Amino acid sequence: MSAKVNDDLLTERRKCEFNVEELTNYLDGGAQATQNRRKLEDKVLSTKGLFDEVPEEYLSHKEKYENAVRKAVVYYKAMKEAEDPNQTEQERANATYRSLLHAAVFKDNSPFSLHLAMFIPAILGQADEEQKKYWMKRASKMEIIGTYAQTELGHGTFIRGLETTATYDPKTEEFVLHSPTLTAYKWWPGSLAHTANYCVVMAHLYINGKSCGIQPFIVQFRDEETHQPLPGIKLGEIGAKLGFNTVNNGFLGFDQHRIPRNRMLMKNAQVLKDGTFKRSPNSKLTYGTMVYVRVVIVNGMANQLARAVTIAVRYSAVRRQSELKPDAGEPQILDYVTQQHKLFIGIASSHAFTLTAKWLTRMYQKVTADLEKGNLDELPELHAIACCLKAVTTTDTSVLVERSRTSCGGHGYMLSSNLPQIYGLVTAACTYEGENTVLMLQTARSLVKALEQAQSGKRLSPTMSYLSEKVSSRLKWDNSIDGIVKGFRRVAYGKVESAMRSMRKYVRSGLGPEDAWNMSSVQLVAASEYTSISEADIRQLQDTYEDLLGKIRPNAVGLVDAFDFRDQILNSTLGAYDGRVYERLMEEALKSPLNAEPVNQSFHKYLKPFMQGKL
Ligand SMILES: CCCCCCCCCCCCCCCCCCCCC/C=C/C(=O)SCCNC(=O)CCNC(=O)[C@H](O)C(C)(C)COP(=O)(O)OP(=O)(O)OC[C@H]1O[C@@H](n2cnc3c(N)ncnc32)[C@H](O)[C@@H]1OP(=O)(O)O
Ligand SMILES: Cc1cc2nc3c(=O)[nH]c(=O)nc-3n(C[C@H](O)[C@H](O)[C@H](O)COP(=O)(O)OP(=O)(O)OC[C@H]3O[C@@H](n4cnc5c(N)ncnc54)[C@H](O)[C@@H]3O)c2cc1C
Repeated sequence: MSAKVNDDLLTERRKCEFNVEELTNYLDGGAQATQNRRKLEDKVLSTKGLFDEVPEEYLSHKEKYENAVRKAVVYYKAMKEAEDPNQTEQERANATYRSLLHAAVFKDNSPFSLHLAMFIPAILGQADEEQKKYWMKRASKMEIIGTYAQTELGHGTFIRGLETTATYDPKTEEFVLHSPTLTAYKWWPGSLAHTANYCVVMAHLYINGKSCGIQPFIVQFRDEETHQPLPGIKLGEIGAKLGFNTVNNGFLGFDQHRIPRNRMLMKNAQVLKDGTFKRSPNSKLTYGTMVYVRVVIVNGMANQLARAVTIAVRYSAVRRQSELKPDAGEPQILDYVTQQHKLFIGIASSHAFTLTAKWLTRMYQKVTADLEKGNLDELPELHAIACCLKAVTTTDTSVLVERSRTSCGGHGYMLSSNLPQIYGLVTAACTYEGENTVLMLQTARSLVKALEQAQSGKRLSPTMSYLSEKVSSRLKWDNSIDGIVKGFRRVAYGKVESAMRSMRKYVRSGLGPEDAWNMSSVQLVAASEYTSISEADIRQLQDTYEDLLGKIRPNAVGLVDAFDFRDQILNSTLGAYDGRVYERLMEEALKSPLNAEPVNQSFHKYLKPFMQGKL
């Protein structure tokens, strides 16, 4: 018999003014997609051995990792077995696009995530046809487990500064990989420490003493039978982190490690047997895997934010606290407008990021198809947009997930709420795949170039077209959606123009272009990430906004129910569908090993002698 649903949640669900299932179907891409997703989740989550007897918070660092590997094997097999052979690739992608299935199994991410998220995409994007055929067969069947090893102890952002060398030896037709310094050690790659046995290494290629830039190499670093590190390879784990503690991030050093010539991934640039180097049509094609993951991250943020606001909104409907009016009893905290302000932006932002992710994915697919035909025209714009959207969605999601946590008071600080772990997952994305400030400056670089082109009368791409709108500075906007968008475009234009004016002022004062850029970089980041609007309109918009909060209030629980996260995926004492928050908090507390006995051994060993003055 299922547990009784909290009365307040029942009331909330009765109050909802729209059809929740319809919104779920819309988010999934149709009723069939919802059915497929639910069927997949039912199948996988009914697999034995997927869940923890002891909450992993109570395991040691080493036990957490070993337990995660155990679950990763079970999970991967269950996902493979659950695949519906009659489904198209697209239907399969839709079924997983919105599903956070892995989150039901891994609170702190999987030791296999880099294999799926970067090693396979790197092969698909960087290997030539023959290499792709061979390595995809092995990687997709999990005969090998890989990662993506680019960042080094001394360099993460500045790829051209990477120190790992790959020196071509034409006599043996091999590359010699070497880490000349400690700072050249690969440092951070997920799964690298003890899980993976192959990786795509980004290294500085030298032929006959000449630099040929950063190139991708597929490198085996552990024996496939014994899993022992190969000769010339130094390996280890980088230690405990804020989150991602079951991802097994590691370090790897090369000592004159030799690999055959065909291990350089040669889709874009090639090295012939005699050492002839055939340059890539664009050296930045080597950075293609990162562009792909930045696109994936935008959708990932939408889903993680939806998960956090689901937990916080349901909890806010159940939690009653304080007094809004004398003698009226304690209200649901969701009735406080400040609580609505904290949470409803998160609901809206998740939907906005989902729609943005769909748009960006379509743009990525189009540009990638063009690249296959040798058309690189739209690659710079894709790079600029992917940088901006990855940076903005990860920054906003981190802020909104943290706000969801703090809106739940002390219980939001409990690991059993799962909000701290979700924060740990999303805030990492502000750093990985390109640190956000650096990416915003990449976008700013494109905006400044576009404004210069607009000022010289050139046509701009659709996403940059606002820089060529001759809009009067006295633009009056109303509070219609169109008016607000016009306002934002006007201010965004002003931000770019102001940053550019600032740079020109520094150059006129005698600074070089690089110093002028650096001095203007705060404005440049602002031009890429946000816009603000003038005082007079704030008041009007504020009234509209507060009115909107009231309209959303009766539908808040319905809106988060529509994300359709089952309890195992929320993995939260505060966010379960039935709202039995207090019972669940107590159930989880009793799982603490400290509750196994009323008096802990430290009393007899330390406390008692201490309190009796004997220590
Ligand atoms: C599948 C299961 C997964 C489960 C995961 C669950 C986790 C839950 C988390 C929440 C959900 C998220 C879901 C996502 C899933 C993925 C998980 C991944 C886990 C983490 C993995 C992390 C991996 C990494 O971090 S890999 C390393 C990333 N590193 C970087 O990004 C480095 C950043 N630096 C750079 O990109 C470059 O150094 C740059 C661009 C800053 C400068 O490059 P440069 O060579 O020095 O160029 P420059 O001289 O400045 O000239 C710029 C010039 O070049 C053009 N350009 C630059 N880059 C590109 C590009 N990529 N493409 C095209 N063009 C490019 C630029 O436009 C300029 O052109 P011009 O102005 O014309 O000169
Ligand atoms: C959880 C996690 C997982 C990761 N997984 C992987 C992985 O699997 N594979 C991999 O290769 N890497 C991985 N990374 C590494 C990640 O890609 C790097 O941390 C990231 O690229 C930032 O580089 P960095 O750490 O060297 O920071 P730095 O580049 O040293 O940045 C430090 C500070 O300097 C500033 N800065 C740097 N350059 C500039 C500039 N040009 N202009 C203005 N400011 C600048 C930055 O804004 C930042 O504030 C992971 C990182 C994390 C946190």
